[in-house]
Amino acid sequence: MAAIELEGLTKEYGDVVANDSLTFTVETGEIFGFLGPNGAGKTTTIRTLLGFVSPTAGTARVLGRDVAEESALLEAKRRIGYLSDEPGFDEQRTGADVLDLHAAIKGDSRRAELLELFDPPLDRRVREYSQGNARKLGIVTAFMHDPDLAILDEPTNGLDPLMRQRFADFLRAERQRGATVFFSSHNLSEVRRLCDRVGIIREGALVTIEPVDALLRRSGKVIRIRSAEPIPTDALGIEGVHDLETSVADDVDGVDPSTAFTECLFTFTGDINAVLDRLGEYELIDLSIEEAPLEDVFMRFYGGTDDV
Ligand SMILES: Nc1ncnc2c1ncn2[C@@H]1O[C@H](COP(=O)(O)OP(=O)(O)OP(=O)(O)O)[C@@H](O)[C@H]1O
Repeated sequence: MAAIELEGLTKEYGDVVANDSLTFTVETGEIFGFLGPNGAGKTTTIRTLLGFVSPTAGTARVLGRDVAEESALLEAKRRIGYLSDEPGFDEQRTGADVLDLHAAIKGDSRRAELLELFDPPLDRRVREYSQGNARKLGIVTAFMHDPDLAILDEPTNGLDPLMRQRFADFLRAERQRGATVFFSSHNLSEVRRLCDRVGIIREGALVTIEPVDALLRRSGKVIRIRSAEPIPTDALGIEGVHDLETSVADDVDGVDPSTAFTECLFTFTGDINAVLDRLGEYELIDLSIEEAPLEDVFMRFYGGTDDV
């Protein structure tokens, strides 16, 4: 059974289409990253999955239960851990009070284990908490009842690098024991390290869903070349060359930079042999081939071009 199923999920706020006919599935046991720029509609989807927002059209199911059916959703929520982007804890209460309150509703079999990993100052009032400590308290409340499915809205916001690492290790261990994690994020390196699959949303609509590996493969390589002799720019008229930048080194005379280069940089999505064949006849000083930064990939999706 899929952990989350969306079918044509749509939410309109007046003229704003926050979610535009979203259809996708999150499989049991995977870590699924839900990405998109500010205002793309991530929180709206997440809040719909928890029953806080009613869809304008379409359906959503969590752990097999339709979110529109109140009692069924309530039952499913016992097995769901939720971390909101704005936890909204009672500021007058201490961290310990907050945990007791959550424990009374859904249980706390893993409280001690989680407090060893994430250690918010429990005897202080929440209003004195830093953003990072509030996040840590939120993580403990989200996982202490041992959920099968975790739905997390930008869970690492405010966490320092050590805590981010610890949280990433924790999520991997959760996956290992069969739990499903659905989380929204802006943090691309985190997504690369953690997720099995990624869904990208822009202006309410799904742009792509695919395994992280496939996304990186499709995004191509960044190639840099330095040559000992001028290379005609036409030589790089090869399918799959994008964003070509060329220049002529200062110590090379008599070369027209509009038709030739001695240094170049481009993103390449074609067959690498075609580049090597074409450049084989020139004397190169240096050649580097690197994975395209995930940031560039997302900029293309976010930026609205289809050139991916
Ligand atoms: N209660 C609401 N009333 C009116 N418009 C809303 C409401 N909630 C969200 N929106 C609008 O819906 C769109 C999607 O917002 P949402 O918060 O889901 O995006 P997001 O991807 O979570 O953004 P961020 O990354 O900034 O948190 C935005 O244009 C937002 O202004």
